[in-house]
Amino acid sequence: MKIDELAALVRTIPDFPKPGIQFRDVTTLLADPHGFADLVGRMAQLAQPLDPQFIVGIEARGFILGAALAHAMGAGFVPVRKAGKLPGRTVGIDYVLEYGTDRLELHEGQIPAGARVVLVDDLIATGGTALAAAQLLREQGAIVLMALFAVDLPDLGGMAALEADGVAASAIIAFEGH
Ligand SMILES: O=P(O)(O)OC[C@H]1O[C@H](OP(=O)(O)OP(=O)(O)O)[C@H](O)[C@@H]1O
Ligand SMILES: Nc1ncnc2[nH]cnc12
Repeated sequence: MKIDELAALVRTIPDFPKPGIQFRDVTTLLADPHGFADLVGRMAQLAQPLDPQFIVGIEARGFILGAALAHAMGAGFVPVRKAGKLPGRTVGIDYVLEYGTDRLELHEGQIPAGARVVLVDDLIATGGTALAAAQLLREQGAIVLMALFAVDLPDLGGMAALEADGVAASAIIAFEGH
């Protein structure tokens, strides 16, 4: 599948969740079997040479792609969740959002020191979420080989912020504009 055809499977919903936001909805791509397979195949091509032990997916849509990628590659899958959702003992990190703060958590001990991980989410915008997740993984002693996204919104600078923080970042589809 050509990259333009893949990108066309992502639905854009104006003014969600608030006025002025063009919401890039990957559920339409996931519902297309060829598109889903093509996307995961492209992500696997980028991640496979890095030989990760774990794919770490960020709640919520990062779970879908992260789990599919981990399965395709024969790697383990580990979730990073919003605060209070994981049942076991957790380690976490607070991060700043546009309004207020939020917290991401990981099961304590699930990522051993020295583990080789690829971080996955459906989309990167400002990069705040991915930067926090990468920081949390590094605090556990993990080696964050790459942060990998289905969709990048380059105007919001998230990939550049990750690279500036020393995290290699890649995305399959880019949408200019917000
Ligand atoms: O680069 P950022 O500016 O941090 O934004 C990107 C994050 O926003 C979306 O998640 P959302 O907050 O909508 O949560 P959800 O996946 O649980 O719906 C997306 O799935 C990323 O996780
Ligand atoms: N424009 C957007 N579409 C989908 N998810 C997002 N997360 C942050 N910005 C987003």
